[in-house]
Amino acid sequence: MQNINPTKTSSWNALTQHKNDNLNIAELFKADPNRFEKYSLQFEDQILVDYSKNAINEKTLTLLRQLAEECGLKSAAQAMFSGEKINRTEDRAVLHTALRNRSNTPVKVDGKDVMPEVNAVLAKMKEFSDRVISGEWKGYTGKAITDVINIGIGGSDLGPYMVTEALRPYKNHLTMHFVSNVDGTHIAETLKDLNPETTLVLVASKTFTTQETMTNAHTARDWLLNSVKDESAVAKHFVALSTNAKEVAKFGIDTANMFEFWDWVGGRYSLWSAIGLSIVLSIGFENFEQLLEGAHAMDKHFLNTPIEKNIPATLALVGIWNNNFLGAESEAILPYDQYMHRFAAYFQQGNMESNGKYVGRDGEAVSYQTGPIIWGEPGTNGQHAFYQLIHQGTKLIPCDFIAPAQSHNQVGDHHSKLLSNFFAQTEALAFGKSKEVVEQEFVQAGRSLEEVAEIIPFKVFTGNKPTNSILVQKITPFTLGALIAMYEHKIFVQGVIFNIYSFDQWGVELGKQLANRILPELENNEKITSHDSSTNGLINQFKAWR
Ligand SMILES: O=P(O)(O)OC[C@H]1O[C@@H](O)[C@H](O)[C@@H](O)[C@@H]1O
Repeated sequence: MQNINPTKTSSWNALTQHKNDNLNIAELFKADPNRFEKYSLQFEDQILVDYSKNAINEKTLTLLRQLAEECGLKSAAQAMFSGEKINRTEDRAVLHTALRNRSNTPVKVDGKDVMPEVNAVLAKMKEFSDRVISGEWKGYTGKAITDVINIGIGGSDLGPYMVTEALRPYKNHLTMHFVSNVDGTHIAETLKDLNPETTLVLVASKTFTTQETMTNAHTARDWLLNSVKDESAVAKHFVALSTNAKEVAKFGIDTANMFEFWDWVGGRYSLWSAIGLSIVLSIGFENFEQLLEGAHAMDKHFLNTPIEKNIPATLALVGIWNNNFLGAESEAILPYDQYMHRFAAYFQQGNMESNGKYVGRDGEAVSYQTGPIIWGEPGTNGQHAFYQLIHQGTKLIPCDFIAPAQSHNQVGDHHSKLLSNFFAQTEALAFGKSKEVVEQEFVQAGRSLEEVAEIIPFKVFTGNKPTNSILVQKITPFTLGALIAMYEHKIFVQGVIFNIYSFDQWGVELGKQLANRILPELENNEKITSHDSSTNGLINQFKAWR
């Protein structure tokens, strides 16, 4: 990938000037009755992306598209899809798109087509999951599996957990559990109510060396062996999802029970790989295939659609406008769908681990903002908690509102109520409430303006808060796959423009290194003096209190 400092492009300069036009969303709507038609896009008649409630006009979009071109977006996308080693600092290709390449066209890494291996692992996942779901796969004492625990963390947890929750309406009789935290409480609480004879454990770890995952996996193994007291039981109750066959064998899992993936799959992009086995076990292989189909359809859209109609690219560019020119520091993802309650957490890793970088592709510190802080919760809960600050705080927080038109649970008028909130919030954020309207409301309520003068300022909403509305016909495996891929590509586009390496994560290493140094210091009762005074003080107090 090229090394292009975005701030040195003519479009960046022009955008900096253009910022002084101080666009106002309400005024933009007043001036153009066709704004919605102009600034909304549809995907396969199933997803509507309305980005009209942003402070943008034709000039903004033209300049942003020019920026993408000047930063080499097209060739960067080609490079990723064709298996070039765009993850330079780890010398790896980035091919989560090959995992869902339903067209099965060859994708080469170092001259070798990866598709036969991808298809072979998918076939193995199908065969295994069919046997577990049907009850043909028996545990050590001959009983069918009732519960599945996925032990993993980060990308080996967040994706599978988010998707199995989002697709709960499609799930079968197996009960899924996800254990990630090394805090013993997580595994202890999970194992408490489970029967080892009917439990299957998936140890999900790309590297198979992650401290949290290996610790939890050993605890689960001890739990099984305490109950059945025969090492050979492990083969019936443990499988591994990993790239590291050597470590899997060392742990004692037969490599026949290993579902493989490859170093060109980033952890936070791995739910499409063997890491998705918990998804397959939860909703069946055909539904998992639909998830892959949806993502593949979005991949094709991203790769082949001109930038003017390209959904991930458009979301990325509008995001850059808010982040780099209007000064927003964070972005909220707000699903109006209870099943999608982990969607924001999933893209917190997806985005922040990808684009939370301060070194550019030239090895120098950048002089501009890179990835935003991502946060969010399901919508109406958020309304009664943190929306106050979005509406009336001093920070600019662009929000993505996501909602399905059809609910999986048609309970009374719940869905109309939910969606009325979804529509109302973006309207309120964009248009606000002026002083005049506040006064009018008081007058209509029979109050005199003198009497209420003091409280009027507190009731004014300035509006002009940017939002995207993403309306999905229904959350199905296909549309969910497309939505996830849409955000993945948005992150990719932003990383290209930020001129950073989006697919490494060196920033997580230092903490791990120091924890490994501290761990042996906690194993005795000696006073610690090897750190700064704060760290020494904390460790010593911990030792005194434990
Ligand atoms: O799958 P593994 O190797 O256990 O890694 C889990 C997570 O480990 C973290 O350290 C990485 O930052 C994540 O990207 C990764 O997903």
